[in-house]
Amino acid sequence: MASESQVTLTLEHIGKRFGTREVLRNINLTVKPGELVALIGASGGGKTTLLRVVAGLEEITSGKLTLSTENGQPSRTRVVFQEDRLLPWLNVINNVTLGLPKNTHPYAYHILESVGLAERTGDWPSQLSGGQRQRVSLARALTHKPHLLLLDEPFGALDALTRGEMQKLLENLWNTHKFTAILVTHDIEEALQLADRVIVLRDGEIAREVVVDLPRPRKRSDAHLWELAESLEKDLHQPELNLSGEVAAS
Ligand SMILES: Nc1ncnc2c1ncn2[C@@H]1O[C@H](COP(=O)(O)OP(=O)(O)OP(=O)(O)O)[C@@H](O)[C@H]1O
Repeated sequence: MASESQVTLTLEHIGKRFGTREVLRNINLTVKPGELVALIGASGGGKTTLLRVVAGLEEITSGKLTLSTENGQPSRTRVVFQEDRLLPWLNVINNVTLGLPKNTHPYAYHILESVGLAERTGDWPSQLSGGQRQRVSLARALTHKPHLLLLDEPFGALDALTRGEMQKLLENLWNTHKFTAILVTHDIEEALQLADRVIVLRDGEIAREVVVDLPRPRKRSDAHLWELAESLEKDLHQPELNLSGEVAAS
């Protein structure tokens, strides 16, 4: 079941300071309805801050942020974090439906089925594996029928095998529900597997945008994917340049 209406996110000249520290600078970005954009970049580059700004969890210092739905309805945004943030005293179904009216429960069961947890709805979070808990987090977000889903390294704490399974699951859910998404990740391969566009954030600025124009599901062995991965890898590990263009001494 797709969201009833899709959303466009527009960021214009967004700036964010924490005290005197400038963390985001002149961010200009439009995310189209149904687009999946990955944000990558070195640690401290501002990825989480940008996601929090979009989620409305941080105020911007300058610029303009617009979220507009096709039918003018208020947009719904949900965030999935690296840690699952489930309430340990609620079972799976109650975690997923927390704050939602009773009549949404059948939909919640449907979503839990689609993330492979139909048999685990009565379990406590402590009875689940890390991957299963992240499935619950995804289900909880999707039960709210978000127009915009923000994912902050959602699979970062999982082992490689589980991470691969979760990436496939996210892709399937995105295909089914057609939400717009921003995925923060440290994993270039993950970004290239899933995203329509990869944005490199460096020192609070957009350093590069790469359109990943490859059919899905993408093959890890695809030569073009490897080329993109190599070039993004170089981007991420590029030493800082000083103003004269020389490599700064470390
Ligand atoms: N609440 C805050 N107060 C002060 N500084 C902050 C705050 N939140 C983030 N910062 C600073 O903003 C900068 C960007 O942090 P952010 O978490 O957005 O980076 P990131 O790219 O997500 O990093 P990582 O990949 O390590 O998660 C860092 O220098 C960080 O110390």
